[in-house]
Amino acid sequence: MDHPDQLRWKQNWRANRIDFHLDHVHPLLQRCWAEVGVAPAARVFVPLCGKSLDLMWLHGQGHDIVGVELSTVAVNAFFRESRLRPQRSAHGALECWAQERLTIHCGDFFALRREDLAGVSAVYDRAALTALPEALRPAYVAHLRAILPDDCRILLLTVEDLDDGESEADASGSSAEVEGLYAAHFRVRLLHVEHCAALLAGNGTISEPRSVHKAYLLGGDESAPPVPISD
Ligand SMILES: C[S@@+](CC[C@H](N)C(=O)[O-])C[C@H]1O[C@@H](n2cnc3c(N)ncnc32)[C@H](O)[C@@H]1O
Repeated sequence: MDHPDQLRWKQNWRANRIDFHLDHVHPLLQRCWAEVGVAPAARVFVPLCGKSLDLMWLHGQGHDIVGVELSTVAVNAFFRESRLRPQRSAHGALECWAQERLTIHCGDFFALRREDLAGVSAVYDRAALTALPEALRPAYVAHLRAILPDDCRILLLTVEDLDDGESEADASGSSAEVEGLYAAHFRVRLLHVEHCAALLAGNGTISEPRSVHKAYLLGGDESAPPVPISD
């Protein structure tokens, strides 16, 4: 039986309540992807992918894409709007929709297995971790670690709200939540901080004025030089 949170996501898709969806590629993906440092032909996993245009952008960089998304409405819309005609097949507890180098497993992220992500070198997470209730996030990170190949890197984009009385400068470091969730499994490096409220303007999706956009690189080469932080 579906978790109440999963039912809510499915209902949101059916009712087209998808304010998180952007009608453009995420600017921090375009800005930071090169710093992840994976080969153009690398396989990239996009958890909780919705019908994000970021999938096609990554595909256009030459990557082989594998996503997972709970809602059939979202997966169907992604392929239809991308003018692709995927093959559908049963895949354990999931349904696999695939065309050439693009595969989306339709179903619950927690049903994905390690063999489904064989060959993946990088993960792109925008609003996946944060889409889950706080209580489920440690389980999300533990499952991600369990199913990813060992040397995988993650580009994690977050939007972090400023607390009352907290200045933008105070919120310029790595968040305690990100450190707490990932540091036991991955090296955590903050790549970029953006204090621009209008970063995601477009299609009605505008970030809160009292929030900060951050890009983290998780995992990767210990000896790599630190990347300068800028706004
Ligand atoms: C905030 S949206 C982000 C979508 C996409 N990453 C983007 O940037 O547009 C979160 C997505 O996760 C999906 N989702 C929620 N729980 C899930 C789960 N347990 N397994 C797979 N997908 C899930 C929802 O249906 C929704 O499309």
